[in-house]
Amino acid sequence: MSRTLVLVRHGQSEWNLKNLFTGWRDPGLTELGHAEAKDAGKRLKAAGIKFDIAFTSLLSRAQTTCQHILDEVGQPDLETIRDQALNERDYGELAGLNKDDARAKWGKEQVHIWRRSYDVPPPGGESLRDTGARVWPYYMHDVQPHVLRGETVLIAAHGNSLRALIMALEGLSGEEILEREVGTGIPIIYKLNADSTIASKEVLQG
Ligand SMILES: O=C(O)[C@H](O)COP(=O)(O)O
Repeated sequence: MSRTLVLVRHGQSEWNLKNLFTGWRDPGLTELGHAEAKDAGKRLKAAGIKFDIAFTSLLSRAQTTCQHILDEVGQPDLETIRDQALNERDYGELAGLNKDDARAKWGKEQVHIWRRSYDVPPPGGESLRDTGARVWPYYMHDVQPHVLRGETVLIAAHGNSLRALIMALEGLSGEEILEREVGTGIPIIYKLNADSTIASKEVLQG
């Protein structure tokens, strides 16, 4: 029984490069981002992974990353479900702003709280808790049944939607998840037990 869940954060986006808050805005990948996504696929191929189904968000940086991975593992036409529930955390009024400009306007500490606290949302946006409140039910209802059926499942998504998912999967506290950064294009492979607890976790670093 495979019961394998692979999480990959999209490769570097144009706005990651420009140091802009992104959230639900939809910039594409940079050249490096495309390369990171392809690399993730190559590493998964080298690890012998074949997927049964893929899930991604409605945002193009995650969708392109997903497609690069599927191309690299030789499954370009695999069934892929796209859902808004996997979108990045909504950054509200911060979306499109330069992170340094935001620090100059609101202060370093306030911006850090908006970026890395668990339950303080940025103006008009979502906290990590809010993001988890849509990611986790979606995972439980739409994704986990595939994994528990013994399938190998890919989720290509975003830094904060994946952090929210990892928090719930690993049973981390709000404080513990704040320490976790999810690297772009670095696959995290979980094997689950039949009772949905984690049997193993492997991070495919470059
Ligand atoms: O939405 C964004 O700007 C990034 O994907 C994540 O931003 P963060 O590092 O500020 O959480």
